[in-house]
Amino acid sequence: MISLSHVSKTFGAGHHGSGLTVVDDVSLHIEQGSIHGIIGASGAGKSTLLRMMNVLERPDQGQVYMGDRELTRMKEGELREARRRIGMIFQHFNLLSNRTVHGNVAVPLELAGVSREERNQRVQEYLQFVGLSDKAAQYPAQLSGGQKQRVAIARALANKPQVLLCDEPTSALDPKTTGGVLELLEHVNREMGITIVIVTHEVSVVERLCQSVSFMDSGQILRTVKLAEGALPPDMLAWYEEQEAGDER
Ligand SMILES: Nc1ncnc2c1ncn2[C@@H]1O[C@H](COP(=O)(O)OP(=O)(O)OP(=O)(O)O)[C@@H](O)[C@H]1O
Repeated sequence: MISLSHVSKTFGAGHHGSGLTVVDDVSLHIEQGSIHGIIGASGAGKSTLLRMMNVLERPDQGQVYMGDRELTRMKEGELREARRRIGMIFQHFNLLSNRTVHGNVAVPLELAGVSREERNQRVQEYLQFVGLSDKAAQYPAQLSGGQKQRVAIARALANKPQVLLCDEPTSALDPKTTGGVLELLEHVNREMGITIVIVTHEVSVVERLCQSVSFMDSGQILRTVKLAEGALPPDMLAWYEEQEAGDER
């Protein structure tokens, strides 16, 4: 569904030095219909890699494909169109505080030029899907963290994407709320057939949700594994726990 071919990204390169290489020659293929995790310590380059998948971050080198279409070759207009097929959610939800729940979910539909009538119908449909039909007239400040993330999910689904990119979607939530949001993401995958890529630093999120996972360190993917029984391979789990301990030191 999404393929990265030898992508790299360096920040701050220029006259003054060689810069910081945050993603270093990564190739990765995400299978259609799967839920794929990317796990690694803070600063490993996970978010940057995720943002390359919809070319929100343009790689300095390498190619990004969605199916057989190369996103990195597209002009702005074509890319904008292609990005409608790729939804995204974030750790801090990124809702518009001055718009109601309904208004937030409607934003991508307005940008896509969808008629008011169809917009209203789709907003209602997706709010129902995420279980927030009764909150349509409320503002984000009136919602809990879990509810805000549900609104963000409804907004990301409104344009009927084929892929949903999730950047630490549960890191700002307590464990109980996290469970509900992960369950919702599972429904998105199962019922709508949407491919999900999820960046996280939480082993439990990967084990609960993902069919495959890539371990990332210093801009590179160390290994990508399938999770037959949900559990991470013991050697990679031990490696990751060591990384995390390093983060806390
Ligand atoms: N736009 C940017 N300009 C300069 N440096 C950046 C930019 N975006 C990210 N970085 C740097 O790149 C490195 C990797 O960042 P990234 O957010 O991709 O890592 P991460 O694995 O997602 O980490 P975290 O879990 O802490 O978010 C960090 O050192 C960060 O400061």
